[in-house]
Amino acid sequence: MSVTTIASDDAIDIEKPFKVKAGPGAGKTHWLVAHIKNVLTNSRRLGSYRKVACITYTNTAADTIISRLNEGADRIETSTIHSFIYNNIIKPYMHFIASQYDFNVKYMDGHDEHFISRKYIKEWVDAHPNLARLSNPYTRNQLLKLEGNLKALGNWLSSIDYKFESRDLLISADNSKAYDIATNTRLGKTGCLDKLAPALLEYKKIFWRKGRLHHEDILFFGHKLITQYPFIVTVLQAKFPYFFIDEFQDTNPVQTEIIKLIAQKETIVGVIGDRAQAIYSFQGTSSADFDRFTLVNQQDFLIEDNRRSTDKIVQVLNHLRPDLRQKPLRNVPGAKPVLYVGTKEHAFTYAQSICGNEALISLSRDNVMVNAMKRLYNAAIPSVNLLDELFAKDNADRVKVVVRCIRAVELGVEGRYKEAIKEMEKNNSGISDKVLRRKKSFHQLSLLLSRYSSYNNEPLYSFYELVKTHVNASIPSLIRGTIKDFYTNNTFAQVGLFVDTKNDVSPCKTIHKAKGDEFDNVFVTMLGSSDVGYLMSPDLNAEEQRVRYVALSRARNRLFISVPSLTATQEATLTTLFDIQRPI
Ligand SMILES: Nc1ncnc2c1ncn2[C@@H]1O[C@H](COP(=O)(O)OP(=O)(O)OP(=O)(O)O)[C@@H](O)[C@H]1O
Repeated sequence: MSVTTIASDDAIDIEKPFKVKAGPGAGKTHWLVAHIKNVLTNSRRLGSYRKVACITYTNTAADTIISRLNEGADRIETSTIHSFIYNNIIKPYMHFIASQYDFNVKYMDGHDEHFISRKYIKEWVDAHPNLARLSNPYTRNQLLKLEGNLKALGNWLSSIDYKFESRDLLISADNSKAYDIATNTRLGKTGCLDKLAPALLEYKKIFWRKGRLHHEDILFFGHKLITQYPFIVTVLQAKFPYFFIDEFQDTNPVQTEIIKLIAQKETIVGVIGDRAQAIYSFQGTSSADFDRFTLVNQQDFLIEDNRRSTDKIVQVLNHLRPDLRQKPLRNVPGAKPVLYVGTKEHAFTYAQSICGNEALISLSRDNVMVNAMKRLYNAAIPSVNLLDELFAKDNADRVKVVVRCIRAVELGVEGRYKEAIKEMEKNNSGISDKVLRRKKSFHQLSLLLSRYSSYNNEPLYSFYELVKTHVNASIPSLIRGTIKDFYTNNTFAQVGLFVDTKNDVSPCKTIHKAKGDEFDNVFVTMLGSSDVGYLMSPDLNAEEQRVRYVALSRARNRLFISVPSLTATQEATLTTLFDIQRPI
């Protein structure tokens, strides 16, 4: 198959399906926006009502594309795949299959994350077809009354997902998640999980009877609808003569199946991505899927440029990636990236001293490291993740309501009112009238925000009292014990530091959250000796290496990597690419 090399300004034939491969900072998003403008100007197939669909990985990416389009934004539908399927497949057609799945269409209103509810777990276990087969140490009472078992069961149920097998979607839960960290309880496979697994769909139906959809249900129902009712695909093809997908390397097999159906006729499908930046294999994505994806008459393109990083940073990226030699188009030599050998604390102080007043963004592999890094920026931040501790210790029904209120307040304080009200609405999901629910949520949020100064630096208990009085009187009372101590010993502000709304603006992010973004100065902690191994013997077939590659490729001007140690041989090899520093 021939691949044509293009620049991020080059136009292509708008009436042929395409796949654009390009490395980090190549200008893929820039190219896509230009291509959409080209379609809007030159297409003869759009007419007055038809639109261009553009699928992005996050809502922020969708907003970026809209803002860069200037004109014609009303002619394109830019959204995540979940929102696209919800708006174009589920909302209009869910009633076709609703009774098959006990789904109450009347109460359907968007999609949400999966929150554990003890009430629903009990309801499910009590109606379970294998209830009579449950035996010691996993009898009904042992499962529902022993705290560790119940939490482990809840964790298992919140891992429910759908897997593609023999062209059908099957429901399953991840057995490794049937664990409660606080009590070190793990549920047995044969004695418990294998008996419960056959009725996972029944658990989902408890939510579906209330019209509630979780994010993962969107792909499930989307797929069911278009395979049972092929005319839906015809309608989509008629509505969207062009269908483009950015960051296609992280598209999971269900989405690919849906996209292939749409591409069968009429609609021109185009995908853009980079196999070396596929970092979501836990969602069923495989980096090889991007290479394998082909459509009839597909044109293949490659962009070799890197418009983001300095020459010295691109040199490191090229070393990590023998399959693609990027050309640094900025033509800024820049300083050699720093490889700091020592503790992350020393490395960070060094990086800050070089960056002076410029922002330095820290990218970490996991949330534990994000929190450790937050403490380097601000020593007042508690050393343990208080939100995790609260979830582990507290009653599930209470913590759910309190944390939603904390998150809604934090969003409100950041001025993100729409998201704040949406968060608050989750606490009022029992109100089926949407207008009433929104109104009530708005009033509750306004009240909590108006009293912010009265609880922000006070024990979380003050906030809990407000929530119990004004949001939900039925949450269990806090009387005594370790959980009461938690609420009195930690302030609202301390716990609020750990809610994930702050990820967007915080200088400490996980690498996964930073995907698609770019920053002038980047600090990456690599703690294990295997991390240095990644630099020495790159192999981007390994997902962990790809994750590090994504991190390093976010940097525009300066890059700092902290490693605990380096052997003389490693140093001799890496010194050509890096400025190796140690504590003086
Ligand atoms: N044709 C262009 N002219 C000027 N600047 C450009 C051009 N194309 C891209 N850029 C700039 O280069 C940088 C990288 O572009 P972009 O974010 O689109 O890359 P990407 O390929 O999507 O990167 P990644 O895969 O790493 O997320 C951005 O700062 C963008 O504004």
